Amino acid sequence: MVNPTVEQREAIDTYGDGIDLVLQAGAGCGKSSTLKMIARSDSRRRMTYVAYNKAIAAEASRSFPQTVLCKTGHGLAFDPRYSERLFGPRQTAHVASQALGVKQILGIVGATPTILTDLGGMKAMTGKLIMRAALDTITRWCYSSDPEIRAKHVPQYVGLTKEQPRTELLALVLPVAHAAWADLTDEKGVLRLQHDHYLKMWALSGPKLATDVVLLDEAQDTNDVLSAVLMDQDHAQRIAVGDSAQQIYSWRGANDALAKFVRQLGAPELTLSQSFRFGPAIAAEANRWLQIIDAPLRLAGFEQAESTVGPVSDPDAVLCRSNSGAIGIVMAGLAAGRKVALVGGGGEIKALAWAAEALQAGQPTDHPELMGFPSWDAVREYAKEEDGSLEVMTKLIDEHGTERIVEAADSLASETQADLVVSTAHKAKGREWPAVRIHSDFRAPKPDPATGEILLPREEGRLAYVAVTRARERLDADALSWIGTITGVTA
Ligand SMILES: Nc1ncnc2c1ncn2[C@@H]1O[C@H](COP(=O)(O)OP(=O)(O)OP(=O)(O)O)[C@@H](O)[C@H]1O
Repeated sequence: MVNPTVEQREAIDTYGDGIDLVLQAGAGCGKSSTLKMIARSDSRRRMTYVAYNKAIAAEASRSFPQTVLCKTGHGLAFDPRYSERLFGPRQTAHVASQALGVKQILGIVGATPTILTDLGGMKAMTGKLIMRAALDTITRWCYSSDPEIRAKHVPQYVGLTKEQPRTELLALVLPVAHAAWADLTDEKGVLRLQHDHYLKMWALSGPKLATDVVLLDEAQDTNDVLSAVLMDQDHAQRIAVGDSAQQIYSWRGANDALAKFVRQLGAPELTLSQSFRFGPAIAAEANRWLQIIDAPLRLAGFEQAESTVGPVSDPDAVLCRSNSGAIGIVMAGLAAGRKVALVGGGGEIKALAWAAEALQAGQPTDHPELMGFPSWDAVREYAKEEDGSLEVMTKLIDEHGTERIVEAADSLASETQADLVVSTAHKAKGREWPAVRIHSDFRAPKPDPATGEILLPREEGRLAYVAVTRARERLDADALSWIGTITGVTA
């Protein structure tokens, strides 16, 4: 057992005061160790540690004292009576649409409804597409703390965002989403249950946890549905732990619960800034990003650890900004005869390739990134004009063909066997490797044509901070050398 630093001591003492608390812990700053020190300092009270994934909850169960129940939010909400419907056969959107009776719900007889898309071209809204959009709507609502499904929960699909297509989309999707939720909450329902569904049902029931202390980990990216339940435990001491500068999932509806604990519970904020993961050189690189995004935190590198920042030709991990960037590195690695692992597996790559294949064959796709496009040509055109990451993907698909991309996804190695791990920066959350290279798809923002300013969206800055702090010994951050050109940040 290590001796606590001054900051860790202060966190343990403040816990002892019995007040709600926020612990801002920089990358590699011994967050888990500190939580364990807190748990060991008090064997009388029951604690509930809420982890952001199952693997972390399982590891915490092994290493925390017995007084601590370690679960994910889903683990807290789970009830065995959901098992059969959760683990039953998978249901495609097409099958779900038929099981629920989408056409009957909407009173569609005969021709499939169409929507004139933002890009021109009619998009046929088949039962399958409406069902997919309704299920996506339910998922987004399930992430929120809102009591009812409303228009704002219907995703903004590229190609269907202008007023007219959006209104038409809502008229098709909202009634189906309401019917689908009624089905999901009915024990005799026909739709397959997802984990987010029972979490929402649990939250709507206003649960009270049988615990004296709640410890919420990785609180910077917590869905409102969970943070609202935890903040509601006013019989317990509530502690949120995380790093606001590592918030990278707001695009998926997550919010910074650390800020909420401060704002809504009046919790004082303490900081852990001594990193034990890397030495001063990597800490300095991290601090450049913390400065750009105006984070109050600065990291101190671990003096005993050697770390270098510079070119790395043999990285253990390459971290990419986009899925397409990751596919590119995977294809290049496989072509060079290397054993490549992709964090999160090849499922997403295959889904994108299949969606592209459908569009190329003139069929509709329910893939959320491509659903609003009437054709593959429309995707290409949009990618060229609007979206750099989609452009990399369309180029890869046009160059290699969908079949080779699916083949590549099927020939991925496991991380333990691989000699190269590829990950998006998002999926690298909470991970670390000895030598890390940042991929060149982290692009510099373009200068504003009117003012010449080069503004970085703050979440992009946070993502870069997450990426550079995954390295323990060697970091190649050459792809981010544009940091010096940034003149400001946007929200
Ligand atoms: N006070 C300390 N003195 C020396 N080493 C420490 C101290 N606190 C934590 N460490 C070490 O730092 C390393 C990282 O700690 P820990 O596993 O608790 O951090 P973490 O929670 O995984 O990191 P992060 O802050 O990125 O989430 C561990 O090897 C741990 O032993």
